[in-house]
Amino acid sequence: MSNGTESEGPRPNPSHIYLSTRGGDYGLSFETVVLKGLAQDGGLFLPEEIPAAVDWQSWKDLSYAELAFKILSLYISTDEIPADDLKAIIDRSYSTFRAEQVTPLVHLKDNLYLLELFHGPSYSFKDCALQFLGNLFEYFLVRRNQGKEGRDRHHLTVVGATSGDTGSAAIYGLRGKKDVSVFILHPKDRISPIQEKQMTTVLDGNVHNIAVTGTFDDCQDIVKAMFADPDSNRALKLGAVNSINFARILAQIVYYFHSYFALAKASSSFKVGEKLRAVVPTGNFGDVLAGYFAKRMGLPMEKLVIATNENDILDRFWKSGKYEKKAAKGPGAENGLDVDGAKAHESGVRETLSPAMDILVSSNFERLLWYLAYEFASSTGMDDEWTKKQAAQEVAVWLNDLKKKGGFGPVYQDVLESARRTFESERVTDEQTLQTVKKYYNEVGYVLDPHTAVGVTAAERSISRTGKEMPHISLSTAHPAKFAGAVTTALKDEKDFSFEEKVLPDEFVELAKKESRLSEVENSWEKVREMVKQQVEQDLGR
Ligand SMILES: Cc1ncc(COP(=O)(O)O)c(C=O)c1O
Ligand SMILES: N[C@@H](CCOP(=O)(O)O)C(=O)O
Repeated sequence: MSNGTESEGPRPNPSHIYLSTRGGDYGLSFETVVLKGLAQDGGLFLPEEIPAAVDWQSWKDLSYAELAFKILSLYISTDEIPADDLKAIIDRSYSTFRAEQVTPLVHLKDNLYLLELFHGPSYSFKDCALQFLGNLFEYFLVRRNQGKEGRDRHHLTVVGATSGDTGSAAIYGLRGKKDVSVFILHPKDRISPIQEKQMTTVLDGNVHNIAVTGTFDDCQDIVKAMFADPDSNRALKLGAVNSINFARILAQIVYYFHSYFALAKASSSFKVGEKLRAVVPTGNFGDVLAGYFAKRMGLPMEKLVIATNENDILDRFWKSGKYEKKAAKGPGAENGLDVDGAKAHESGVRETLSPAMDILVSSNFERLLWYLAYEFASSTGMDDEWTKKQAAQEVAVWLNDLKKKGGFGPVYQDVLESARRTFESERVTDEQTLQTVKKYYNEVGYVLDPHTAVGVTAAERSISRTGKEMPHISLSTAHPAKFAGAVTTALKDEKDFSFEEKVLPDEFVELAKKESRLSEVENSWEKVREMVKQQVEQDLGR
């Protein structure tokens, strides 16, 4: 393949080089992929081949950082990052976590376990990847800028969209870093008060928060429009912190392996080599996609269960094979309410009690579509080069239909069946979320955050299908203190419950007293671009 190929000479390891899902790039280096974030053709980057974790069973006693090194080394050539440097980046990234195990596994009941991913600086699962990505950016920039001064230095302009959690994790990963300006767009008044405080009280000169009058999808569209604009890219050297950046997915693969081994240690009935199910509260499809990579690498996962809230585009895909932004309208729709009475934004996004998952279009789904299209095309028996091009063409058509017609599908039956072989999906309402928070508080004394409760509800349904013998690991994606409103609504009638005493970390109490800085802008990518350009000029002059 020639298009955009960087390498010359003998073909490198195909797991160390990257392509775009829409066919515009092949053979890119890991550094290019990390610094560019999104491909020029609008596609997402993927390794040309998913590596097999051949000796994964021998990793069972490794620490989190050692395991991360084993896994990341399979995707990054030592020509790009020498082993000692990669180890140092990893050690730095996980030394900021409050838990010794980094992502501890907690037994909830029977064969149901919770993977706590919220022990990093910003109290959500995003820290597991964004501490690493922040250090990775720094590593590449120091190397690129050696001996350079002033405007000759590569100054990275990170522009990210958040529904509340990516923003604070990215800011904590990048605050004060040299040669980086960070702009985080969030939907105005649609994130929790703590999430807003976490982001806006970071007053480092290189950090800029922008509230957009719109939804998370609008923020994500603005980010993608800026990446697609060659002038912005050239002038600003844009960088991505959202899970469109493949480094995010890569770092998230690690905890699937880590929790698998933790389960083998915690449960006398589960042995390394046996199968389990992972259940993942899902919005942008990044976290569950990391699970898909772990499975493809060889980790024995029987199924991955996607848990959506009432923003259920993914659940509808798994049920019907159609990927459509708008669900069928119901009787309440004309009053500003949606089919079953929930509040719907005019764009079709519902406001739910798990707001970080109030996402209509899941960007990483495109990556799975590429694999599904690749598998379908490979049944023709043609060579790998043709098959990859065919997959990219199919993805481009689907994504074009999504943009122009608001959806695509039904996809071919073989494609849907292939998706169903690996994944199951569940849709969880707000009412069910509240019931689950209440139930686990009463039965086992554990306070779930609403996103985690969406996952646990889906896990219970999955267990009712598989039977209790199948171990389930349900991912806990945020600390409950980030979502005081939902947790308090669920537990307000419980006699011994006090949010302040049982949930709230001291750190969050302090946040409320701190000074904030925030700009506002209307939903227009050109306006955001102008704001970013002006601010970067100021950052560069500092
Ligand atoms: C707390 C929480 N849970 C779940 C999700 C969904 O994860 P993903 O977007 O990777 O599907 C998000 C955000 O995306 C989140 O912030
Ligand atoms: N829930 C996320 C939305 C952005 O997702 P990302 O994983 O693509 O960064 C958030 O909290 O911001």
